[in-house]
Amino acid sequence: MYTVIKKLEISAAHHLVLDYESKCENLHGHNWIIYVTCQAESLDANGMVIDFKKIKELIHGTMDHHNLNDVFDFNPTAENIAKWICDTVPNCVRAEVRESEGNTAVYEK
Ligand SMILES: Nc1nc2c(c(=O)[nH]1)N=C([C@H](O)[C@H](O)COP(=O)(O)OP(=O)(O)OP(=O)(O)O)CN2
Ligand SMILES: [Zn+2]
Repeated sequence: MYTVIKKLEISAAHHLVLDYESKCENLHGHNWIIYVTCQAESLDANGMVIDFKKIKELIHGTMDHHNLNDVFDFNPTAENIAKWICDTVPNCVRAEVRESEGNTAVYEK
């Protein structure tokens, strides 16, 4: 099995829609650190699981310097973003989304 891991650094804003009172309901930003893991049993014609540039294009291109509430049709929690990444990037098996040093969500297929 081949594995590639891409690290992305993204600046983006969001607010959360919650059923309890929280400061996170107010628009605020994070410098998100995201690790995307892709796997394949065999490599493509270019000798890759997936081009690192393609991963960046799909995730960074969609999220960086955006208000995530405008970009996504779901509540942009770290968990939901991790799931979206796994569903969006070909061969993705794991996405780790870090809002800050202490707050990380992981989705694994
Ligand atoms: N399970 C989740 N919990 C929370 C999420 C999330 O995506 N998944 N997101 C948030 C907010 O985005 C919020 O911005 C996090 O705020 P932050 O101040 O960084 O976190 P803490 O309140 O834990 O404060 P620290 O001082 O950093 O511990 C909230 N929860
Ligand atoms: Zn936040």
